[in-house]
Amino acid sequence: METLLSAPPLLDSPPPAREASPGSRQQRGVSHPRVLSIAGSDPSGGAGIQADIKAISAHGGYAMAALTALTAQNTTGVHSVHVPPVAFLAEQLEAISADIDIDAVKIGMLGTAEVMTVVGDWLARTRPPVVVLDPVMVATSGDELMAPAARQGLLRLLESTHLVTPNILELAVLLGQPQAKNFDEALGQGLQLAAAHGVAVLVKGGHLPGEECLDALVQHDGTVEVFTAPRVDTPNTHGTGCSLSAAVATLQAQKGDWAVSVRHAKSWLSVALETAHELNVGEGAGPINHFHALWDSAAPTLDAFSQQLWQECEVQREAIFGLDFIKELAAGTLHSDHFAYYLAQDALYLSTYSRVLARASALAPTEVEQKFWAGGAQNCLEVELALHRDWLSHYPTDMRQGPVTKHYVDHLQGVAFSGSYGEVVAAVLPCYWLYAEVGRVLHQDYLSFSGEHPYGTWLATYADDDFAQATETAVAIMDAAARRGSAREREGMRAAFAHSAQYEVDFFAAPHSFFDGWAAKSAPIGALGD
Ligand SMILES: Nc1ncnc2c1ncn2[C@@H]1O[C@H](COP(=O)(O)OP(=O)(O)O)[C@@H](O)[C@H]1O
Ligand SMILES: Cc1ncc(COP(=O)(O)O)c(N)n1
Repeated sequence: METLLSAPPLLDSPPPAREASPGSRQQRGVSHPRVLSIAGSDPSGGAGIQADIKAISAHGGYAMAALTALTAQNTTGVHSVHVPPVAFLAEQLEAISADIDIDAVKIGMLGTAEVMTVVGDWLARTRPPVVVLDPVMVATSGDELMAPAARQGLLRLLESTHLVTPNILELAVLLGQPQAKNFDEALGQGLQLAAAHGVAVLVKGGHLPGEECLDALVQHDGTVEVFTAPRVDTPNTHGTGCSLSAAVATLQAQKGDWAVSVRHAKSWLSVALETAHELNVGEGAGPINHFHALWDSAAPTLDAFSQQLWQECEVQREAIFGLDFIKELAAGTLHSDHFAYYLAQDALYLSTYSRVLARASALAPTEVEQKFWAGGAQNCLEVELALHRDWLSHYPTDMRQGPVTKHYVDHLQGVAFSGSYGEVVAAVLPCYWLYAEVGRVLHQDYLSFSGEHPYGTWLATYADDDFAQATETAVAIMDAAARRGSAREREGMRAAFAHSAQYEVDFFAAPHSFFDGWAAKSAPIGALGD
């Protein structure tokens, strides 16, 4: 009999990564995907198919469930497990796929090798466009939910899986290695598993100690994306793994991007953990609050607030790309005086912007966010300003503060002085977000530019991955602040964001306005005023 930790054979050469079948719904994206959970039942409702159905529904999916096993369990432990005849599972699966187009499958507790064979055969025949496998082995309570001998069956199932979501114990068992002692070791194991089986791996670090709960999405080609969330101080973690994987499967069918799906699911899970105590279920590890967004209908869900603000600043985004400054910068025809003016104003702006980021750091509710903003403030001074000064040494120019710069920094400082944390975050965000968008587009244009470009080295640094990542974090922080805040605070955030977005347009327009003569025009400062 195999023990849990004996070594599985690694494949000699990695199989090709699995792709969704052509023209599949995964590629098109469906708003209400039909998601099938193949898992065990938890009658206390926190884990297994019950958790999956809630997680799928909470994300707008149509949930279906085929039962592999029935457990008698509650929040304190698993009392017994009953596995119905596998022929009956095969019938359930057949009944569903004969009638219904399945957009995604989430697989949870399978229990025995026979169950795995039935599921593997069915997957090989039906080839659903999204398959997420949560390799359930042990419940939160410590009770075993998989026969040790079934591990080989699990490895074979990886052949039909797009994403596998092991916790650190499950990852070690799948590889036949000792359990990782820290996140770096777990990441190394995730890379091995992904490469050996040509599958994407979501390494979950929830069981490792630390203030942060780290997860990493590891692709079979070695690409890694790390996701982090503050550890919620709660005993109510029953069903976190089930719920996360079911949410990711649903989101993947909607969005067609694993990293986006994991980010959304993790952010949803954090609030479900934070509000789990409101449910008051059981004496042990209670369930998470799957429907927190539905039940608190006044609060925006996930990224709804940032998406709304992004749409609301469409006029400003279009205006930026229509400006002579941006068009000429992209084409390489921008006059060096205009470029120098922009650099000088940006340098002046950044030194105040850094102070406002430091204010966000001072107001931040968690150490992680405090560090994030402090890092941004430092980066502004050390990296960005140094870069500007270096460029400015080649383009001497007037270093006096221009009118747009003055209005923009006055606005930021006003919010920093009297605004809430959410308002300060919303005020500083357009500088990240619109700059990242401009950078992305200009960098793309630059890559297709043939010949010598006078601003080539500047544009080459424009689309910086770290900056794009920081922008995503800043957006997520704003969404979290919006969810926590009152409707009144969200109005303040919306106004702060809108003013800054308009000043971004004016800022890019300022060099031409300056050289064309301010006096000849009506003052081109923010249409919204400040
Ligand atoms: N206390 C917590 N606070 C925030 N996130 C958590 C907490 N515990 C677990 N998570 C997250 O829940 C998910 C499940 O992780 P984990 O507990 O490692 O797996 P499993 O539930 O399968 O044992 C991961 O995204 C992990 O980061
Ligand atoms: C039927 C069933 N499936 C899975 C789990 C694991 O869930 P968790 O590890 O999150 O408690 C469980 N306890 N019961």
